[in-house]
Amino acid sequence: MFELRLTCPEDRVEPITDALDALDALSVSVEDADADTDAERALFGEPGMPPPAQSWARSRVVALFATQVAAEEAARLLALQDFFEGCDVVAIAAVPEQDWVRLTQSQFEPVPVTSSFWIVPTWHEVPAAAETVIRLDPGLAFGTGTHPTTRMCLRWIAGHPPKNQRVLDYGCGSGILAIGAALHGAAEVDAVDIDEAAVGATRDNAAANGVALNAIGLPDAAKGAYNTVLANILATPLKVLAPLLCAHVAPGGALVLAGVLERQTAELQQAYADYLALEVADTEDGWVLLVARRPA
Ligand SMILES: C[S@@+](CC[C@H](N)C(=O)[O-])C[C@H]1O[C@@H](n2cnc3c(N)ncnc32)[C@H](O)[C@@H]1O
Repeated sequence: MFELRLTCPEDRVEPITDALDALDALSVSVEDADADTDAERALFGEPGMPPPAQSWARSRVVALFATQVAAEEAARLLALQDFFEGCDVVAIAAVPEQDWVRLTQSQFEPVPVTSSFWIVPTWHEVPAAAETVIRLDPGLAFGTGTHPTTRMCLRWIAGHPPKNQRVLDYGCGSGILAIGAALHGAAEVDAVDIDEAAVGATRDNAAANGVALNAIGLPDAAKGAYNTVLANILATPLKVLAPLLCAHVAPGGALVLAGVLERQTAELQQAYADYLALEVADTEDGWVLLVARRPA
């Protein structure tokens, strides 16, 4: 692989990247040419600030080509264009071979939920302290245990093992909560999501963990009353789903909600007030876990 590196002013970034795409670059990325200097400029749109620009005053464009000839030809053709004015070719260089799989894997370590309940990537050895283990790889669907909302739900499951219960994981993502509930003794676990990719990932992850889930599917696969209903989504959909989720909670059962920021607690409590009284059961990194129990 060969990299063609260019610098160009902000107003040239779009025609340059379009042209590189048209010249069959395998990938094109844009970086701040002034990164790590006093001239570095953040592009994130902060609340109350103007929307972020698409590129930097001085942008570095890096295009990847399969061969040196292709990279050189692209540089030559670009240099002939009017819109190349103000741009410079910095280098054409071979990209060192990397073991990308190993590099990616090295970023994901086992995650402890409690001292004995761990989420462990399949390529990683199980830590000695781990008695209950979910084997899970980062994949297409959300939920690999690296997010505080997932960890809080799993911590709740570990602290309130759903032994012999019927459990619903609503918005299952990777299926991590459903698998966690099954590993903690649930008798029957249903996992549903609006995203087909999540449904597929849940099916695969349950099988990989040797866990038999009951129904795995789109939201209408959730049927009847459950002793525990888990939903780690986000505040806005959770508000809309209030009547539906509460209707699935059996007498004496628990509703466990995550994906809610601390400052959204009151609005969620208000949205659920007609059905169930939500209380803050846990907090982590500005997120809250809200739990309500239906009277028996
Ligand atoms: C934040 S992820 C949580 C995944 C996993 N349960 C966890 O705790 O890590 C939210 C999931 O909810 C799903 N979702 C969002 N809105 C939904 C809805 N209205 N009904 C069902 N699932 C929904 C998304 O597709 C996504 O997979």
